Amino acid sequence: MSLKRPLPSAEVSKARKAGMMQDFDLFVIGAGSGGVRCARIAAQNGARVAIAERRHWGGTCVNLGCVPKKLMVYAAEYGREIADAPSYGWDVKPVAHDWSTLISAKDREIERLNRIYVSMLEKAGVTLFTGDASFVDAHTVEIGPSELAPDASVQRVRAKNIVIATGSTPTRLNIPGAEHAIVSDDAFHLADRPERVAVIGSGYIGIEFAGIFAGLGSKVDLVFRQQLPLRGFDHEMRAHLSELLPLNGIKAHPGRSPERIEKVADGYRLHLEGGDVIETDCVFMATGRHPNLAPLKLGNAGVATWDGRIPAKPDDATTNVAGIYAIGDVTDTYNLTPTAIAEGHILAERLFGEPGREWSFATTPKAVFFSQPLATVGLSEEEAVQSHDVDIYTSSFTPMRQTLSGRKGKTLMKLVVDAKSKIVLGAHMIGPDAPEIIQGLAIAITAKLTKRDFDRTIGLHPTSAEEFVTMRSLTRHVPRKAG
Ligand SMILES: Cc1cc2nc3c(=O)[nH]c(=O)nc-3n(C[C@H](O)[C@H](O)[C@H](O)COP(=O)(O)OP(=O)(O)OC[C@H]3O[C@@H](n4cnc5c(N)ncnc54)[C@H](O)[C@@H]3O)c2cc1C
Ligand SMILES: NC(=O)c1ccc[n+]([C@@H]2O[C@H](COP(=O)([O-])OP(=O)(O)OC[C@H]3O[C@@H](n4cnc5c(N)ncnc54)[C@H](O)[C@@H]3O)[C@@H](O)[C@H]2O)c1
Repeated sequence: MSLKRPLPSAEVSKARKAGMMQDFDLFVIGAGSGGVRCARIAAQNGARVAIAERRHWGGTCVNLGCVPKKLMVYAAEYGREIADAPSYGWDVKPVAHDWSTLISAKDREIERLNRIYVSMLEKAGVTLFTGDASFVDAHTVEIGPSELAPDASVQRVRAKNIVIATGSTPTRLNIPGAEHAIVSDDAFHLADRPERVAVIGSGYIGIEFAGIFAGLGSKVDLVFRQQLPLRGFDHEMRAHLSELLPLNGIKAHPGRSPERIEKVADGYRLHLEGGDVIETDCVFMATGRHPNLAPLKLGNAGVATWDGRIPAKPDDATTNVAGIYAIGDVTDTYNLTPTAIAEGHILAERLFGEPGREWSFATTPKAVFFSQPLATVGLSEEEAVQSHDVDIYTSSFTPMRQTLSGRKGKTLMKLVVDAKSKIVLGAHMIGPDAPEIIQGLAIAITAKLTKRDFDRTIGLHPTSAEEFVTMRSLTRHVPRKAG
């Protein structure tokens, strides 16, 4: 269906005056990365669109995720640069970090972004509802009071199409004393920086916040169940990251599980299974996220869930109920901002615009913004050998920036190549600027370029990135895994 009409804002305000504001072509629940994009593109294609948000316009990424996290990563980076500056001739007087300055500067920036999101939606002609949305039936949504609008009166709207874009929320471990722990939502608003932090979990959030707190001067313990951090990433990269943890002031406790948290006079004790105890000022649970489903009353609309999520495909978004769609973290598939945005965009164009835009989810690049960041695109070596004979090329070196300062921690780069076709299946890097470099390489991997294409590309000197086009010697050949 294609709805090509002028922007509906004038029409909407006329309808609102007449008290008949109840019908929309599209109603989006949740104004995060996916929901905002979906609503905006649908409205720009002439659909009558409304969106509900209960907590913060712009969603997790803007308010409690990517953006404030990256600002805090920058804050930690400045500390390291100041420490290294004397080796480049700077006479640096003793410096101290002021946590409250960082938090208020970050909050001002987030407020600015909130306003931009609201005005972007309004300019596109989207009707905004502030409150908690839930299903009355498959085409009716009720919006009631919420954290952001505690006094809002209950309203009902009808819509031909409804998109569930309600995101996810941190998962707390069910251990005694769990109420003493913080999760990532809290970490952005702590009154003071804890001197000692014990982080549980070595996924994205655990590693990123371990790097942030250590970089700002906290003593950090990192407790994780496996032998290596970052389950799911390339094994060689995980092993290298593991070596970088102590060099960045982080004490790793691999192969350990938390048992209970005890409050004591000067902080907390994190008891580990097997008997060890970590004394700390703050226990930070970075133990995954789960989709926001509970208040939606999905049963009223008959929407099926599976394992706590709505099983919808990224490039399709359909649920078991016609006219109801799900995008972003609520589907628990990629759980990244650019993929939520792509899912919202595809859906809006399919419903109201020109469908057919192609997006390559399989080559979604990923980055962990650690002190020495890790970034990756395509297949890990372990994934590739399931179906290919592979050639592995690696390069490990001290980045030039660290030569004068003597700062420890090598950069590691890796290409995973299909031995037969020479197509580069995966590119991985740990080291300064890895996310910026891998974003460029994601185009090459998406375009299925070959190792020959990499080899005939002339380097840009002196950079770390040029190593990706000068890896001439094969590190090893790995045959396809039998079976
Ligand atoms: C600490 C942290 C760091 C991250 N860093 C990165 C990063 O660097 N790069 C990256 O790509 N991704 C990152 N992510 C992941 C990224 O933030 C999410 O994948 C992305 O925000 C998902 O978008 P979404 O639209 O699905 O949901 P969200 O952005 O979570 O939006 C959902 C919105 O729905 C609202 N809502 C929920 N229920 C209702 C309801 N019943 N009624 C009305 N409104 C409702 C919520 O309040 C929320 O605003 C990070 C996440 C966290 C927690
Ligand atoms: N840079 C980025 O793109 C970025 C940054 C932050 C978050 N995110 C997104 O947010 C999602 C959530 O991040 P996350 O780090 O919380 O989740 P995650 O799934 O990446 O890591 C969860 C960690 O918690 C551990 N854990 C889970 N249950 C446990 C238990 N019972 N006991 C002990 N440990 C347990 C896991 O072993 C793992 O180490 C990520 O999957 C990612 O998609 C992305």
